[in-house]
Amino acid sequence: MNMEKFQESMYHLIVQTSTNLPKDVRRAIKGAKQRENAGTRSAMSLATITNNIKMADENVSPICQDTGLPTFKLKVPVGANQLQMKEAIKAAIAQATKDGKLRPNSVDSLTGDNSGDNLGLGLPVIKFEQWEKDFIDARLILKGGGCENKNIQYSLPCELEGLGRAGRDLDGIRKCVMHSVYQAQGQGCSAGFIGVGIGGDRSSGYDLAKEQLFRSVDDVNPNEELRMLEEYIMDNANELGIGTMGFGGETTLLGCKVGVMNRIPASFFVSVAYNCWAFRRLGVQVNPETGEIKDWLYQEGEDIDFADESGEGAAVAEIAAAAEAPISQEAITLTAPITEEQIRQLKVGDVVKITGRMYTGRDAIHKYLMDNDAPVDLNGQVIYHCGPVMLKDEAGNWHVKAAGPTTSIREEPYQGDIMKKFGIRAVIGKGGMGAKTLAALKEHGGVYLNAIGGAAQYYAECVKSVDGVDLMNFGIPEAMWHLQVEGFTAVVTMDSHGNSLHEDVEKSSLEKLAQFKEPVFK
Ligand SMILES: O=C(O)C[C@H](O)C(=O)O
Ligand code: SF4
Repeated sequence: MNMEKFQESMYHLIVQTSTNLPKDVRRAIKGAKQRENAGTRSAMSLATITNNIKMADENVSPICQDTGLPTFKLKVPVGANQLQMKEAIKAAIAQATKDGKLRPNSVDSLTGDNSGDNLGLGLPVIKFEQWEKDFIDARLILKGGGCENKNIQYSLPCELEGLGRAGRDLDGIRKCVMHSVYQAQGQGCSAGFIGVGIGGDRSSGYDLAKEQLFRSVDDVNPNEELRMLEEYIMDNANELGIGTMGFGGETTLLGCKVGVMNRIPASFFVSVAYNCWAFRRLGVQVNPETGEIKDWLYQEGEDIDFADESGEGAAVAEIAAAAEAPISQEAITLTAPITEEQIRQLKVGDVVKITGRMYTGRDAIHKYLMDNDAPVDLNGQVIYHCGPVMLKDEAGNWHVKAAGPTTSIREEPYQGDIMKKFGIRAVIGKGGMGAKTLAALKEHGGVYLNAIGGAAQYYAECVKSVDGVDLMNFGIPEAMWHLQVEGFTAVVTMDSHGNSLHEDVEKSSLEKLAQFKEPVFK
């Protein structure tokens, strides 16, 4: 095989997967948008999401800044050289990283060092299978960390919150799958897609679940029982009312695919792989002689570019509508340093627009700030839970290529203490935070702002300049970037008066979950 061409083909596959959402996924998102009532927070989020998908197309830039853990699945004719293909894929990954199409995401688990090129022990994941056909089928999924953290595995029988006993039968499986959607809340950037694996052991069960994510969103399960289960879940999971980003709403789930394998008598696992709306998986058929792409997978049907429905103006107008404010009413502008009085005036549902300075800070920074001084004065400042994709130009200046929020709940052990210690007034992230942070917001006078997860192009455009960076030793995603932003829009979802939209949605969705307690499949 022409390995140079094959490498080029793999590079195309990587770039397209990161920047161009497949058509089957677009159709599902379009459907969700049509179901959502205008003026709701979910409709607003979906407008931002579709706008972001369009921007990623146009900019050929990552849909979401978390370009995930690249996982390749290849089916190859007998005799194709897998060792050479592996090397070509690695080279293509390194090149795509250098070009800003992938975030450097490969971190040494012991030292925390970022390899900078997405290579390293065990990464990328590449799985080969041989087959009798005369072409190569190469598929790639870029599954981000926030949704990966919401995967869940059940060992039957078990007791489930809201649903009671889940036994070793189809109805027990049904309960586990319903529960998996509930427990994810908005944190995996709902509305999501789930792959379910029934049976196997802990590792093959998860593999089977992830395998389901390679099925087309609109296929029909050939197994009648599983088809019924998939249909049931799609019909009922949306009743949970978690909605886009956990803001409440009509669509919580965009796809559900279930696979089954045998198990051993003592084990009965139900494994669920949760994927965010930014469901980045594509595939190509490659000619094994020339190494060239013959065809793209998942791309049947009409183009859906959302061009007719989203523009920046539309999304912002809908944000205002979502907050039940008259469209003409301006969102509240915040510029750091922010005073306690300004914060105390904000309440859940308010829309704010930030202009001026904000600092990124995520996992490594929060841990660091617990025991160290901050590299900058954070009094009255805004912290953005974000690990951006950054590129340096020839003059040595940094540019933001993608910059959406990360899941805030990981900072729950630190957030309140850090806000008080440094006088931070606002944190921006997604998915919400817990009781400890809520109490600290009240005591100290702070606010939690929810940005739209995955909308990395939309937010990158709000960043007007990168004015500096600290703690680069933590690597690009984890460093503290000094950003100058304009019109950065987010919704207050936790205020300084003890109110939390996340707490409310969690409570109401648990009540709704309990309505699915009675047996359905006998
Ligand atoms: O790492 C990130 O940037 C985000 C992550 O995928 C998340 O959803 O929290
Ligand atoms: S930020 Fe959201 S959209 Fe992006 S990878 Fe994480 S879960 Fe997916």
